[in-house]
Amino acid sequence: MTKAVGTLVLLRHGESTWNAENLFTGWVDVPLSEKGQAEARRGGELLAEAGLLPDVLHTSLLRRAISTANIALDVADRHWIPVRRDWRLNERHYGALQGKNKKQTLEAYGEERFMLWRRSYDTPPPEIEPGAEYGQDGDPRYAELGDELPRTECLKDVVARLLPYWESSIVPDLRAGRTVLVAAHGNSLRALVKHLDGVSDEVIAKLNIPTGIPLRYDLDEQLMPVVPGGTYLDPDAAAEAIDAVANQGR
Ligand SMILES: O=C(O)[C@@H](CO)OP(=O)(O)O
Repeated sequence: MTKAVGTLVLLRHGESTWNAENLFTGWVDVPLSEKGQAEARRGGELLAEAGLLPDVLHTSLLRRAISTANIALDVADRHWIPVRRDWRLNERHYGALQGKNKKQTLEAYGEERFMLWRRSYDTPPPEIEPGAEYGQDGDPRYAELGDELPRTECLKDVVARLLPYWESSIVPDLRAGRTVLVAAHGNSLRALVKHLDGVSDEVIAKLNIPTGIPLRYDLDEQLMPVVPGGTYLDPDAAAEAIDAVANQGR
């Protein structure tokens, strides 16, 4: 018989100001919009209503994920739990597209190239130039990365840089029976879901994660999801929000 380990809860940050402006964001450290803050509060309410109270938090190094977790945990009265943060949970680096408008990019390059850059598994956008306005050169939080600082990433690159953190830091918390909240981003969470559910390279292109709605995964002893795809704490809101993400740029 398989024995359940701790519970994993994935939370994509609430709407950011750049989500609202329809700009490619990636590693640019933009804040939550007011709507995003409200989504984070709702996320916290959903956690509390479900009695799904995190014991530990893992976040990226970006304030939209950090603020979302802080707000949600405050609402759920779990603001005091231990926290670890790591660049490996960051959003996919969007290369030279960072700061560009999605609609204008779609119009300039066409549907096929736009979707290849947004959702193909292994085609990264063009690299960002050294010293570019929306690059991360010289950002102290990435100092230890040195030459490893990404200049662009495809989802395959995100899977490769995320899995070492999953194995070394998140899995031990799950094996200890903890309820683990991972507050991160659309594409870093798509990378994690791909790994957990064994989603193919083709199918992951069509999988989108909504902002601010906790996604619960109960895992068995082999860390396989008991319910494939997990369970959104508000499935109706999730379905609507997933369509909105898929249609960005239009
Ligand atoms: O801009 C980004 O960083 C991401 C997430 O907001 O966008 P997309 O959904 O187009 O990958």
